[in-house]
Amino acid sequence: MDIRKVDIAIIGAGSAGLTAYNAALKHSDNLVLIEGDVYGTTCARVGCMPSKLLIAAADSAHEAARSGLFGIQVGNVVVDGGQVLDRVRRERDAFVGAVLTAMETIPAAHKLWGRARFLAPGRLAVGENLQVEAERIVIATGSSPSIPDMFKDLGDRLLVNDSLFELPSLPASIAVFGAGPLGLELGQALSRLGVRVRMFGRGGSLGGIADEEIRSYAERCFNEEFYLDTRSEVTAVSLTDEGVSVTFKHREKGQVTETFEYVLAATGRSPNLGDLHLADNSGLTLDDKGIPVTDPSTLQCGDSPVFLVGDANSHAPVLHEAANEGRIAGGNAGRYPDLASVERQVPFAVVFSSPQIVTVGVPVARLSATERQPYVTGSSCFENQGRSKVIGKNRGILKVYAESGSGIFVGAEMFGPDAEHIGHLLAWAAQQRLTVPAMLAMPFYHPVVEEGVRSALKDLNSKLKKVSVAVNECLECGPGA
Ligand SMILES: Cc1cc2nc3c(=O)[nH]c(=O)nc-3n(C[C@H](O)[C@H](O)[C@H](O)COP(=O)(O)OP(=O)(O)OC[C@H]3O[C@@H](n4cnc5c(N)ncnc54)[C@H](O)[C@@H]3O)c2cc1C
Ligand SMILES: NC(=O)c1ccc[n+]([C@@H]2O[C@H](COP(=O)([O-])OP(=O)(O)OC[C@H]3O[C@@H](n4cnc5c(N)ncnc54)[C@H](O)[C@@H]3O)[C@@H](O)[C@H]2O)c1
Repeated sequence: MDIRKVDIAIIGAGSAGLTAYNAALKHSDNLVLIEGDVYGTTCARVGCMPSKLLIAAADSAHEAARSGLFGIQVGNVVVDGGQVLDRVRRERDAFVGAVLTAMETIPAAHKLWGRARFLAPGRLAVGENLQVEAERIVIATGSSPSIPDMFKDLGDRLLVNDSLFELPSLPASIAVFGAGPLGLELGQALSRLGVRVRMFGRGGSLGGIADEEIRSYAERCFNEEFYLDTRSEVTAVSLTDEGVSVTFKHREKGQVTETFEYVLAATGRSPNLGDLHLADNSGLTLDDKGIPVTDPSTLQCGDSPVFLVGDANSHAPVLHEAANEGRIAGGNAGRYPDLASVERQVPFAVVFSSPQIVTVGVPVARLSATERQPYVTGSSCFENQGRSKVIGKNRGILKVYAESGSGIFVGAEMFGPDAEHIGHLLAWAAQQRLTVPAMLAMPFYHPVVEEGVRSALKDLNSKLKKVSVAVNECLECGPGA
């Protein structure tokens, strides 16, 4: 058994591990980046990028199909499923290729290939023939799909995000389980590409939307395109000669059994910590889910020289947070025991459904009535919003939140047009701790969707000042603002 002694070992060469490596490299040249599978990152290979490529194709089909709204007839829209997936893979491979090229710039001495596990605090096995003794360790092992037991006999009729993009062509039908970001994005895209989709959710949750009014509005909108039940009752799922039969309580028809070519499990992801032998060998304190207790401002696990980042800690399983956490932890692993405590960015998530869903900052709608007292809510609806009507995307609701005394803007939830861009403006304003009057003093061009943000902020401002303003009849603004 070979033994390698290093200052820092980083487990996992995904987005979080790579930024941790770059940050740690500023402090030590005696470090290793350990990867147990293929290089390329989840984001580029099977996550953010291929999913957005599929959505881009779906949006294109949808725009062509709805062009009649503008008096433009394009005839029958034909989707070539093989070509759609070919483009997804081709472009995806280019993104992966860029990561692989970046990997080549990392010296061979810094790269180890093999699955890592703890043998003792500060000691790792990598594969079967190597031990690494590391003064400090960053765990950046990502997450994997959680598959409910009821799908265990479905064989290759069960898809997850990893396998979906490898299909030779689009399926005729698919039952999507889970109405989180993943299920919504992929399910709606498949539906817009002509696949018969039924989506089965659980417990009323939908794309992480906390506000009940926005959630039920969104559920109604999605149901205009495909069957979605966020409180589904599925009683049986079984493999048949034709595919997979699903027995469920249909909202209108009662109990029905339908057959689908595939099932897509979009039922959440679990941290990849199971292989690491944390409970027995790491000496770390674990929470009730087996995840090391971690300080979000330093990413340190307890008072140990171990740091936990990215999807592996479940804190904020999105790309920019994985990269942020890698940076914080890599730097701290480098300067241990002198840790830097970093104020985290404002929470921010986008679901690339259509309309998109955005959540920013304090999840006020998730708070209890008592906890909610210090906050004030303003809202606007996009159905009569000028620019949204012009482009035929006048669906959606925005809610904005502020602290009642200070008037500081603390967050928002939106289901509506251009939400990915509006979400950024709102996230930046929340992180800057701008007050609502300061936000209203910013320029708003006309006619733009952002005028809908101004309407919500005006509503919020009037509630902060406890005066009533007819925000939708604002005569100072342009028509439809
Ligand atoms: C379908 C889908 C769409 C998504 N879309 C978006 C999006 O639009 N926007 C967004 O912000 N986020 C999105 N995400 C989430 C985003 O992809 C993740 O938050 C991010 O990729 C996590 O990065 P990571 O470094 O933590 O994990 P990963 O990139 O998964 O890296 C973990 C690495 O650790 C390795 N590893 C695991 N265990 C071991 C071990 N024992 N030894 C050695 N190596 C090990 C793995 O092989 C892997 O390479 C999406 C996710 C999915 C699944
Ligand atoms: N745009 C984005 O940022 C984006 C897009 C896709 C995925 N992601 C990330 O990928 C990860 C996985 O996404 P996700 O949507 O799978 O996770 P999720 O945990 O957000 O949602 C999973 C949903 O599945 C439901 N569910 C669980 N078991 C079920 C069952 N048996 N039947 C029906 N529903 C069931 C849950 O109640 C939940 O609503 C998340 O961390 C997410 O942040 C992000």
